[in-house]
Amino acid sequence: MDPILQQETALNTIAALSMSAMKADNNHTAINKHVQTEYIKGSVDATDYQHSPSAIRAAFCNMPVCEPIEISFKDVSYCVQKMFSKTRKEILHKVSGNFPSGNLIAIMGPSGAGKSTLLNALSGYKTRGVSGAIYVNGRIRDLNEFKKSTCYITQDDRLQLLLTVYENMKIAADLKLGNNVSLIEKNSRIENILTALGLYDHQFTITERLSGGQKKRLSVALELINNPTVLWLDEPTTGLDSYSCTNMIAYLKQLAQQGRTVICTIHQPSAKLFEKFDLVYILAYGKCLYQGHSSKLVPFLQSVSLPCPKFHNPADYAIELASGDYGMDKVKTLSNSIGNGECLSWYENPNRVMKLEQLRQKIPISDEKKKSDDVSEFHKLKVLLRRGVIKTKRDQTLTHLRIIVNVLVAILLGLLFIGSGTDGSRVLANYNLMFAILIHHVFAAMMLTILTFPTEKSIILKENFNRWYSVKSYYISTTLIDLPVTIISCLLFSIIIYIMVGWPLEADRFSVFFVVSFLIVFIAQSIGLLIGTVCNVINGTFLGPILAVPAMMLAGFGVTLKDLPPYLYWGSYVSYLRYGLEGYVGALFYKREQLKCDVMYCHYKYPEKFLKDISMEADQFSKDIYALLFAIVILRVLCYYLLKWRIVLSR
Ligand SMILES: Nc1ncnc2c1ncn2[C@@H]1O[C@H](COP(=O)(O)OP(=O)(O)OP(=O)(O)O)[C@@H](O)[C@H]1O
Repeated sequence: MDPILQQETALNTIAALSMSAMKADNNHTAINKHVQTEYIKGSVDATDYQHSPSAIRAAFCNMPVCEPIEISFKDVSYCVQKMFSKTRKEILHKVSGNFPSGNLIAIMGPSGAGKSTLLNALSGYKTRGVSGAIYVNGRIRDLNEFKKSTCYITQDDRLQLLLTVYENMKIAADLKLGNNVSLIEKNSRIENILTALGLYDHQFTITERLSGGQKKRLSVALELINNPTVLWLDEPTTGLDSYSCTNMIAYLKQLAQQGRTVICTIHQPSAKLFEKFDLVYILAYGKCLYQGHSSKLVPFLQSVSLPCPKFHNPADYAIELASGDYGMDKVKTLSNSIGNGECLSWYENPNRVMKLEQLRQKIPISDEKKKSDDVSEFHKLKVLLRRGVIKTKRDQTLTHLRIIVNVLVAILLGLLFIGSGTDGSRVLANYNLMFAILIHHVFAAMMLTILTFPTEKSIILKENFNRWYSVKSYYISTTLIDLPVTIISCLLFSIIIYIMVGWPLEADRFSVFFVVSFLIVFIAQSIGLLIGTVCNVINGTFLGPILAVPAMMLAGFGVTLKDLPPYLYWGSYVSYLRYGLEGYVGALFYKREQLKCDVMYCHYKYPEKFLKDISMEADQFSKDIYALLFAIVILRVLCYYLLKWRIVLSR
């Protein structure tokens, strides 16, 4: 027989044997056999083979036992304001339900059914527009308190891509656990979690280079570090192959079996995945169509005279019914039969589902509120600065490219204007150069921020919701962390251009030139941050340059200050570029001696005459610097409040 064919037959035999073993064995053994099969087939990375349920169990055995949290909700609705209309759209229609602790719960339904909306409403990720009652252990949810025990894992992986897996875990541990937990304990938790989730052998891999499934696992791993009791996961299996999906659900199941409440949205699970869920909550058109154990879905459908066809995946059939494939009347029948989530008869043990009063009695308030948030914001700031330093060192765009671009542009401009700094016939050319420098500083700094900040913003939304840090700590760290690179790139630019153009080698003049350049860069970054906070990348890329144009025109370039129409003169005081240009002119032309003139006539041989012609008071540079500093303070404070407002608005 052909050796390749022979090998394939052997592998198929092993696969077939393992598949039959899976049917016979219990769930855990089945998963292990399945993993073995995949491993033999070679479709799995050898290092991934180690995630067995026992590894998952071991990972959390040394963590404090979770306080069980049961979530119930009644008549929950979610409304949004329609765009360009005063009417509101109801997305969830008074749904009820009960999510007991120690269960792996799937919120299922066709696309647009409202799964993510329900997950967001129950987790507190969205609060505006949510109505109805949400209970935690029988008491009305106190969101701040509740968030201490929960974590939310978004559908898209919002990770720090420039950090290694271990660095990401260490930063998460330092932010969430602070100094209350020893380094040994933190490292032990990290090691256990990474081993359990099959990431141990990838711990020194840069996150950017991980596969989709590994990134998803890392998203989960980061949130497990402080041992949350409730996990909310928005589509944790989307984009994963069947092997990774099985693994992901197996991890989640193990986490649930240790007493956690694990709730995830899922599109259309395979029959094998579907049976792993302890509780299934099916939604369609914002209404509940089924709530109960996965094994009881078929009897439920039978009971409402909608029997699942033989050899049909019940999950698929339920989704087909929910999508309205068999008629909208069926959707209504299902929703009415389950009381829009009020009926608990299809739970595995309906009698064990506790009433709100029973829950309140079982879990007293004092026990419930024992998790305290005692990591100081100062400590978090230090950790964020550490993270910022690592990122800055590795960031090819914000650090390396920025410095290189500054050096190259300085050389290019220097070559264009070489030796013109002392030439009486090239004073106007010097003025143009100053303007070119300003434009370079503004666009380079502003556009980089506009293009990169929106991605960072989505990470902040997740990390801030999961209580990693406050907006204030993040904001201070991001402001401080950028300073060294800004100073280095600006200093290199200033030195190169100053020497090449041949401006007077006097410390005072160079210092003012550099300080003005630095302040302009800082202002441009702040404007970029402001635009990036409010807009997405497309709108920001459009708005940024457009908003810079009036500032240029009102700075006294093109139209000199004395030619500005009186009704627009106020604009020159608002334009930060005016202060920049005035600062440059002052630094480079104020009290200069007569310039050399190698041609017959040099109109601006005496720089004072030039200053008079452009109506600039060149002895004002201290005022210019104060004006620029004032603009920075205003913009930075505004940015901070806008960022806070944006976060509140997104909830
Ligand atoms: N802010 C909003 N404004 C208008 N409509 C919205 C808004 N948010 C959600 N919707 C609508 O609500 C419905 C439910 O959205 P949701 O994202 O919860 O669906 P889903 O079941 O998670 O879908 P998918 O599986 O495709 O992610 C969709 O029709 C969506 O268009």
